[in-house]
Amino acid sequence: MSDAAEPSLEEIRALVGEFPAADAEAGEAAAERQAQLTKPAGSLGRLEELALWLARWQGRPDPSMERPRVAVFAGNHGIAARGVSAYPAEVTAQMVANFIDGGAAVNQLSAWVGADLRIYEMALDQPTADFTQGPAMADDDCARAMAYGMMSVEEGFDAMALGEMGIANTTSAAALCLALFGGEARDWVGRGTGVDEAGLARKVEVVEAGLAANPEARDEPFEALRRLGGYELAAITGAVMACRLARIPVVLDGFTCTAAAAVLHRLDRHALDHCLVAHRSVEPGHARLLAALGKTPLLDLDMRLGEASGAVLALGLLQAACACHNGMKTFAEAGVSGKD
Ligand SMILES: Cc1cc2ncn([C@H]3O[C@H](COP(=O)(O)O)[C@@H](O)[C@H]3O)c2cc1C
Ligand SMILES: O=C(O)c1cccnc1
Repeated sequence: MSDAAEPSLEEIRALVGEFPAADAEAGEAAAERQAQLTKPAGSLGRLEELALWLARWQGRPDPSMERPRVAVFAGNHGIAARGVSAYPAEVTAQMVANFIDGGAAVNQLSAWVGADLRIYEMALDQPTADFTQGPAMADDDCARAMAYGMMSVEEGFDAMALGEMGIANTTSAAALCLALFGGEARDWVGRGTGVDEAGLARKVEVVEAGLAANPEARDEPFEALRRLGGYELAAITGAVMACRLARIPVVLDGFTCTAAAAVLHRLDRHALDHCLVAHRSVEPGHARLLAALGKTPLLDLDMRLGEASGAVLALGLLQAACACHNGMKTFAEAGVSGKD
């Protein structure tokens, strides 16, 4: 029997079967209010959808975005030694120090939306194993990383923006997507932090070698995560799960973060109904991944940073959606004539 404090991968996987549905009643009440607000029906476009989506997952007709949370998970990757990033592996820990010091993009964006930013550093001095040689993580290490991500989710906030920091993790995300959704390595690989042509070719080779060394990754989504993912990716998968269990709406960031969440979509195609994708990353695999998930991103700003930057921007849009939904007057309240 496993230690109660340390669930096994199987025990974590079983939680997917317990995912609650959204609160349809709260959604209907919100839709009823929205139909009465002083605007032509549908004229706020996706802001209207966002307000209803928040209402359904928060289980209240008047959705709130007063207390947004941002969680950035950081981990190191064995494959960083294979020349797949434009930057050295030590940048992961250096950027974590920068996050704590308030000097990164995600700090400025979080302050701008008034979000509570939390940084979760995951054994940065112990990178995952090089997945071209075998599994990136042992079963219990992957389970522990997922549980760590789950534990980052407490009650007391309105929505969760997720992101990552980990040099070489766009290669890990590409390998994960190849295992989950098929195709060719080159379909999922991009320039990440800005590798040149030779770097791009190395990324394709590393992804192909990763799948060759881990054929079992294609058999089961959690195996794909364990064999080709990383600690910060497993933590994101866990955080997405815990948010679903608590019915907390989630905003996913770019390619890497979406890839970590996609593991759950392969287990249950409704598993990410409580998630929206903030933006379309420049990383070319992201558009393909979004198509596979059936998700339309909110923004397309040519961003390719990671560290939850796009997700935090989208929190601002959720706040705007709530402000309109809760603050606007109805036609009756404002004395505005309705449709002829
Ligand atoms: C200074 C700096 C800040 C970052 N913030 C996020 N990333 C992003 O880049 C990394 C992934 O790209 P690749 O796979 O090419 O290494 C991740 O750490 C990601 O979050 C950064 C990268 C750098 C260099
Ligand atoms: O889209 C992403 O997640 C991304 C792209 C480049 C570098 N880091 C992350």
